[in-house]
Amino acid sequence: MNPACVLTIAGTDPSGGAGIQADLKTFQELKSYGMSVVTSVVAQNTTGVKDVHHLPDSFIREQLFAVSEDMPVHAVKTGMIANKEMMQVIKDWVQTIDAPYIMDPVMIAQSGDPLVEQEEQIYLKRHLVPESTLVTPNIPETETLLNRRIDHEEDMKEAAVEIVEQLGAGAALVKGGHLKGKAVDFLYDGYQLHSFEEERIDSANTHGTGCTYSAAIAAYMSQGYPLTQAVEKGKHFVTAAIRHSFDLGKGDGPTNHFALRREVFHS
Ligand SMILES: Nc1ncnc2c1ncn2[C@@H]1O[C@H](COP(=O)(O)OP(=O)(O)O)[C@@H](O)[C@H]1O
Ligand SMILES: Cc1ncc(COP(=O)(O)OP(=O)(O)O)c(N)n1
Repeated sequence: MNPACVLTIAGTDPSGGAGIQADLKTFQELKSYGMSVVTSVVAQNTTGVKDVHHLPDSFIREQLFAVSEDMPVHAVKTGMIANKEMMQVIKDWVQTIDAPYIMDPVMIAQSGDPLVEQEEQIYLKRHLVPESTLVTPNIPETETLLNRRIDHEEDMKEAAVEIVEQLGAGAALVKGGHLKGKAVDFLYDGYQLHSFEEERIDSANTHGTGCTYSAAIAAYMSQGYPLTQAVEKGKHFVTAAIRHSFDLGKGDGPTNHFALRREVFHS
């Protein structure tokens, strides 16, 4: 039997913790067939971003159609999309496919380095967010999307509703990793608010958590899981990946994509 096929459209992380590398590891681990379109080649590691090389938008278009004219796409996720030209190409392509679109609105790396300039962030909000089945902002990204501060859980809930009702996303998952206390995320699916809560793990090794989480949701959706269940299972996957994260590199280390396997084997 053929596997479920899932595509990531994102930038690279040669140190393997975030970006396309994290997405593909997640897809593989969750047993979906992973495919990738590179938007930007990023010289980065656990300490930060050194340099970036953006691919021309015409070449991103070529990669997208090379995949979709030949392969099934059962779900797609996007990560780093650095400029308007790329965003337009991706928007046009997304409109040609019939599959859930999970958008991680990547703006800033954990190191604080910007991955998408401010003017382009506004374009993303106006043109790509309305195409998404689900958008997965962290707290700073939610603040940028809504142009106001998000300080506590009530703000997160309101924000999730607003991202759907005012910005036009199909659903919004506002992630609470950047707040204090429990690690709580809120999903608004257009009808209901759902919360997903886990203990906060005392670890600085959280490089690539957002990429891994959205990739896991995309993998589960490619296999036909409904949105809420895909988020619940994705949260379980990312929490295990943080709990068993690796103390690698001189900065904030990467998460462990084998973790769920390990928890299953050791339980
Ligand atoms: N220290 C932590 N312990 C447990 N879960 C965490 C921790 N940090 C982040 N998370 C969870 O990891 C996921 C990614 O969150 P977040 O850090 O907000 O996004 P991003 O990686 O995009 O900045 C969320 O489910 C969040 O609740
Ligand atoms: C190429 C690339 N894409 C995205 C990120 C940001 O990753 P994210 O999962 O949000 O994790 P943090 O780096 O914020 O922990 C990246 N660094 N590089």
